[in-house]
Amino acid sequence: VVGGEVARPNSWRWQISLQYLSGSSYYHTCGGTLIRTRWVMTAAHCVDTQRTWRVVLGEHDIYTQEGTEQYKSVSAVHIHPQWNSNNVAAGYDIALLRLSSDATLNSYVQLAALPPSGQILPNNNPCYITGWGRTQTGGQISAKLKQAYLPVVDYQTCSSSSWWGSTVKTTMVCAGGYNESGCQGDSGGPLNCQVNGQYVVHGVTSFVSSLGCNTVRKPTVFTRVSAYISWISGIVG
Ligand SMILES: C[C@H](NC(=O)[C@H](CCCC[NH3+])NC(=O)C(F)(F)F)C(=O)Nc1ccc(C(F)(F)F)cc1
Repeated sequence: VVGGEVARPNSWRWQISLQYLSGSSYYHTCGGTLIRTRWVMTAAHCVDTQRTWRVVLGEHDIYTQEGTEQYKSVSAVHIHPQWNSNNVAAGYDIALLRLSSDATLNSYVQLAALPPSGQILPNNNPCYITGWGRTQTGGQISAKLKQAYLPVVDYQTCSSSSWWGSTVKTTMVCAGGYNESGCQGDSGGPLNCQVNGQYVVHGVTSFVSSLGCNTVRKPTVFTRVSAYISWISGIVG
């Protein structure tokens, strides 16, 4: 996350860290959202390589044990059947991870609320991106979970020629601040939007400009969760 601030610990209790095994250590690679006690939603581009994954729940500082963490291995990876790793602009950048055992819900770990199928948020709807991704273009990932205020940029604006043009589809959500954005390592994490006073996860962090994370008129682009509710329900029940 470029801009914004370090989140109050465990204030985004459905946020997870997706980590892969390399040698004898696990490394953060993407974010994700706990949607059932046994299911995590993330981006397809995070898991389209064969790796040994683990999901960390109740995480704040990825480099220290704070006693609130739950570590889960992943028993199955369900990537959207229409995902094409050579074409993030086509969309379908969504995947579901089945955990090897149920998460324990507590004051550090909770389930996210998902939107009703088809719901489209208005321009400027308040949202926050959260993640451990780079804090500057080309910079380091963040040790502590960060958040940044990223209001919705509606499709009409986001798909206009000086913005993302036809790269952005109606199955995506754009959200951007002036200097705030997602960045590498935030992929797969939630876009947390306020709807009737409740936080609802409306986006899965998908892409930013290859010119830089907080490029002007290239807001962060998210998979629109409300476009995939039937696919999600078909898998998680
Ligand atoms: C460096 C930048 N990385 C990204 O945007 C990666 C996803 C990359 C998926 C494709 N391998 N996502 C992120 O960094 C995220 F944290 F913001 F989600 C990037 O490649 N952006 C990008 C690539 C292609 C296209 C386009 F669709 F236009 F071809 C748009 C943006």
